[in-house]
Amino acid sequence: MKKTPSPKFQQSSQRKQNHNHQVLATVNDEERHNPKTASALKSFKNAVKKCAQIFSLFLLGKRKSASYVVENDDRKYTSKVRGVASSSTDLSSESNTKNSSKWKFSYSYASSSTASGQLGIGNFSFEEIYKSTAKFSPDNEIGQGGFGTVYRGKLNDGSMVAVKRAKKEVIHSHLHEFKNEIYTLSQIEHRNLVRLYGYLEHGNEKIIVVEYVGNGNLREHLDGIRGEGLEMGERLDIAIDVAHAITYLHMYADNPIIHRDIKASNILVTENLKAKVADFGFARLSDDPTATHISTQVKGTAGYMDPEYLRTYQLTEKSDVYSFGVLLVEMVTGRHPIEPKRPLDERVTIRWAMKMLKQGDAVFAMDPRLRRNPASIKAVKQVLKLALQCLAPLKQSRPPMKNCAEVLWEIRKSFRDETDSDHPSLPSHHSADFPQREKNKHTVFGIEDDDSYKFVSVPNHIRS
Ligand SMILES: Nc1ncnc2c1ncn2[C@@H]1O[C@H](COP(=O)(O)OP(=O)(O)OP(=O)(O)O)[C@@H](O)[C@H]1O
Repeated sequence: MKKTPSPKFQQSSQRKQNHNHQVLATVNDEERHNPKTASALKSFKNAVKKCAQIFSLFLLGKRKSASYVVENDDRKYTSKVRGVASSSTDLSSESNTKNSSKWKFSYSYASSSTASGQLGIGNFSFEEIYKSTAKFSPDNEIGQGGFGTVYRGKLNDGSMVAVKRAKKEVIHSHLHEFKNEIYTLSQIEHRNLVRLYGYLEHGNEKIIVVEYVGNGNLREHLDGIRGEGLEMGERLDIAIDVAHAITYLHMYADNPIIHRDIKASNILVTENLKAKVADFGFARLSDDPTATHISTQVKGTAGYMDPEYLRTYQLTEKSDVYSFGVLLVEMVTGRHPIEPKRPLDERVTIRWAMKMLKQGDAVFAMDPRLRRNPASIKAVKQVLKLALQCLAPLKQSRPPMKNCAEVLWEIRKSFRDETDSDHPSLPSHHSADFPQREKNKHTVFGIEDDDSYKFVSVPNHIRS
């Protein structure tokens, strides 16, 4: 069981009970997907149940007005119970006073009948974070982005976090909304979304603490600088994970969350090659969260941005669908959205790939790292067809994210069926486009020697 950082939080006993149920629900979900961990999870569940019982007894004796303080030092079990489902919150004050370097959110309940109270959803001290990154040591630097530098952090109990340290010039004119938004985002839990643990201010330092995902980002995998090269089946799994995550954001409560910056470097990869979407909602943090669409500033990354949004400055969920279309093309071609060193007609990857698709030459757009076989070639064509719909110039013509996920399920299903019938000896869950992957590692970047894969000849310029 992966360790996660510890919160100190205040909440009613009922809420705590609810969250213990939430823990169990999450565990059940994981258990379904990963039967190997079932017995470990069973013990975990028992431990959580026990904690809930002890906690209730504790509260009976410790009741203090309308809220309770829980100092929970057992970090192992806390990440899933820290969040408090509250659809309407108003962050009314911050506790980051001169004397305190700890972050804490306070809020009052929107439903007036309940006693308003204070709630801290998590608590890291600056000192703890500073120490966890070995004083922001360059050795712990794992990335650079628009917000600042990202560090790997190891907390006292050994659990890992990613620490995003803002550049000095990051100043938020709407600090209150910024914190409100961070609070909302910290409530969101989905297996394919990188969990946001909290936000910390200390002097000029602004720090966001998020779940650590340890196997690099999708772009690094596509570039071959991480892992062993992604198989077709693995790429389809990742595409589905991403589609699930975005669908969840778009359908989240009453207020859809638009990611605004879907791109391969924002898709983090776990050791088991599951995808987790990072930075959701971050791009809108400095905007007015009450607006129905955001029209003040264009945000996003060149090559992924919806042309309609660029024209109208009106952001909707369909802008994410467009970026997802770019990502799909990236995943099957292996190319970056913009490749300045290519011949002119190939520089914008989506334009080139769609031209190939329309000419019936989709196979030429296929990532040369992918092994060619009938199932993988068919899957590439189908993914490009879906991408074509996502990339429709007008947002009305783009499918909703949920439909994209469904289409991808179908593509994966037929890919698996076809590879299983080609290779009946393989287990059904095997992503079998690289059936002899270990044996043939050296051929990953080209066409297989095996005759059955030789029927497609790929021009040299595509393989380079
Ligand atoms: N939670 C995390 N766990 C592990 N690595 C991370 C995590 N978050 C970010 N990284 C790494 O740090 C890199 C930079 O992340 P960051 O989100 O700051 O920038 P970006 O999304 O790549 O770019 P930009 O902010 O300009 O859009 C990522 O590409 C990823 O490799």
